[in-house]
Amino acid sequence: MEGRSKPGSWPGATSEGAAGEGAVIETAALTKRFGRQLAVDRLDLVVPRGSVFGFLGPNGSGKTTTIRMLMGLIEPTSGAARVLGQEMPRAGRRVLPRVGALIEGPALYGFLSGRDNLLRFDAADPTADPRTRAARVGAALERVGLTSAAGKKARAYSLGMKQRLGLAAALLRPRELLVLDEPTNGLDPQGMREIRALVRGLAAEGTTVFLSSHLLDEIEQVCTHAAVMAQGRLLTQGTVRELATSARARLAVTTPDTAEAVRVLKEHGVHDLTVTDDRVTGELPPGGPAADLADLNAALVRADVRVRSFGTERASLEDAFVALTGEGFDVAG
Ligand SMILES: Nc1ncnc2c1ncn2[C@@H]1O[C@H](COP(=O)(O)OP(=O)(O)OP(=O)(O)O)[C@@H](O)[C@H]1O
Repeated sequence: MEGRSKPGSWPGATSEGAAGEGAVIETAALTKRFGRQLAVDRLDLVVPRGSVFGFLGPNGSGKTTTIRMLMGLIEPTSGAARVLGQEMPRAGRRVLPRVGALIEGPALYGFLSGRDNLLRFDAADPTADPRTRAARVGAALERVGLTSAAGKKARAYSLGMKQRLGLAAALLRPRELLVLDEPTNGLDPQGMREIRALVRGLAAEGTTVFLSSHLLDEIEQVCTHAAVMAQGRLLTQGTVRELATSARARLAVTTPDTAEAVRVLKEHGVHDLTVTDDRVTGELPPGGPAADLADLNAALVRADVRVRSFGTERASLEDAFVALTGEGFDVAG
C-alpha cells in the first residue's frame, strides 16, 4: 500500500525496466521546491488504469503543484513523472492530447455563450475536423447537461455550470485520462452531486479519473483508490477500502450519562474518548473485539449508565487520516 521506494526508481519497476504496466500516472521521487519551500517531497505515486483516483490532502499539501508537474506546466526540481507511459514534461505534445484537464477553474469567455466557448475550444485544436465541430460541441453539452443553457452567456452561469462547461471542453475529444483539480470546490451540494455523477459515468466508460480534493467524504463517495498527502509528502496510497479498514473501528455509545460512561470505558482500556452531545466514541483496546464488546456493555449497565445504543462504527477515511497524521482534517481549509 505504501508508495515509498528507493529515491529515483520507479515504484513498480522490474528488471525489464518499465514500471507498473497498468499505471497511467507514475512518479518517482518527484520533487518541487519553490525557493526554501519544499512543495512536493520525493513523491512516488502510482495511479492504476481504470481507477477513480482521489488525491487527498489539506490545502497547501502539494496537490496542485503535483498536478502542474504531471501536466508539464512546471518543471520538477528533481525526480521524474510518467503520464500514459511517457516521460513528462518531455513528451507533453504527444501525451497531453490524450489527457483532459481541469485545473484551477476553466478559462472561459464570459461574454460568449456556453456553446460558443466550446466552439472556440474546439477550433483551437488543430486536429479537430471543422465539419463535425457543431456535432462534437452538441454532444459535449449534452454529456454535462448544459444543452438547455447552451445559449446563455457563460458569465451568467453558476459556478457549477462553469465547472461543467470546463469539463465539456475537456471532453471534446475522447480522453484516456482526466485530471481534475478540486472539481467540486466552491460548489453547492447540487453542483457537487452533478460533478460526482459525471465522474462516475466517465469511469464506467473506462476513463481513468485523477481528482484532487480536500474532502474526505467526496473521495469515499466516488473514488476507488486514493493517496493521502500532507506537507508535500505522500503518507499512503491504496484502494479506498484498504485505506479505510487500515483504521480501527471505533466504539460508539449513546447515553444521557456521558461522564459516567467515559469513566467506565476508560477503566476498561477504551482510549481516545470523545463526547459529542449524548454520544461517546472511543478506540477499542487491541484484542478479541466481540468478547470485549459484550463485557464493555455489561460494565456500563452495572455502573447504571443508561445505554440508548451501543456498537462499533465503520472506520472512515477520516479515521485513517487522523491515525496517519495524528491530527484532524481541516476541511474548511
Ligand atoms: N509558485 C509558487 N511559488 C512559491 N510557493 C508555492 C508556489 N506554488 C505553491 N507554492 C507553495 O507550495 C505548497 C504546496 O502548494 P499547493 O498549491 O501545491 O498545495 P495544494 O495541496 O494544491 O493546496 P491548495 O488546495 O490550497 O491549492 C504551499 O505551501 C504553497 O504555498
